[in-house]
Amino acid sequence: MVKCATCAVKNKCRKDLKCELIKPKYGKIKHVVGVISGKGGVGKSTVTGIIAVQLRKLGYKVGVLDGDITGPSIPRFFGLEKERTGYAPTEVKDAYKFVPVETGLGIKAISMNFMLGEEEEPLLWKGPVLGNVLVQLFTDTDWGELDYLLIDMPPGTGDIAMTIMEQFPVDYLVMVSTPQSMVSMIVQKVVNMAEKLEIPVKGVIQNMAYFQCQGCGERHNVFTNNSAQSQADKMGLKLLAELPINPEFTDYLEDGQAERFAATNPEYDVIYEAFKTDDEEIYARNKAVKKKVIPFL
Ligand SMILES: Nc1ncnc2c1ncn2[C@@H]1O[C@H](COP(=O)(O)OP(=O)(O)OP(=O)(O)O)[C@@H](O)[C@H]1O
Repeated sequence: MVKCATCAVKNKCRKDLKCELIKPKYGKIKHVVGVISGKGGVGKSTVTGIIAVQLRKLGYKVGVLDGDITGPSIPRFFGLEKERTGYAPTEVKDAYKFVPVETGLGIKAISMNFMLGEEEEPLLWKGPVLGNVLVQLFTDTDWGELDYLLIDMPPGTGDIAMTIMEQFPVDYLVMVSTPQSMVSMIVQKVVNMAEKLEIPVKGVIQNMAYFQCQGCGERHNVFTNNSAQSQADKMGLKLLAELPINPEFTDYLEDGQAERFAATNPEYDVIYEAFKTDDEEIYARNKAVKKKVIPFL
């Protein structure tokens, strides 16, 4: 179905152009999953990394596209901040493809920070340019064969999130939140946006939902005494997992060992369980909807 109602260029519609979602030029991707939050700092990039690790543990071939172009965190999660993207020739003269950086577990990652001289260098680009760059990172990377490509999306409902939701072949979104009604309200905006753009939402992961005391062993809520389940119910989303706030995680992250920590810490088995069964229902629905949009102009 052509999403003309929400198309950014509907007034300049060019009937001669075929409306369709973008595709990777090099390689095959079975499923594209967007990981998104409404608000910044709730742990979306961290959760993207943890999902990637758990999908890898399930035996899938996994890639991660760091879609948070101006605030990329994926290289740090995987301890790859010193790595740089390679370039390989293509069949077309003078055209090159990006070679993703591989993590310890063999996850293929691509991020704008792999292309900068220094990781602190800011990108002084505006929305449309950022959107084009993101499209190019997706289409021009040599992904090989992937079962899942996770996109770490920028927070909120701005330009880049719109570009991803309208033009990328996203199978479904995973919401990341913290159990606070202030955050849930903003996440709800993203849920409503997804609904308008006809993208299914698999459910919500409540990050930093509790703290497990190492002294008494008890689990304490961090933000609220309302359960993560009741917050998820309010948003009308399936609760996929609750994750603890864990200071040890930050230590591992700062040592470049977050991937290993996420792979070996039983706290993250809940994510493994949540992604164990494939989302046949969602994929079947997407096939039926046959999404199409105006290509990026
Ligand atoms: N469950 C957790 N336990 C401990 N620290 C965490 C947890 N989740 C996230 N953090 C830390 O919180 C900080 C913010 O996390 P992260 O970068 O994943 O957030 P984000 O939602 O992607 O932020 P933004 O969208 O604003 O870039 C990071 O330093 C991360 O290490």
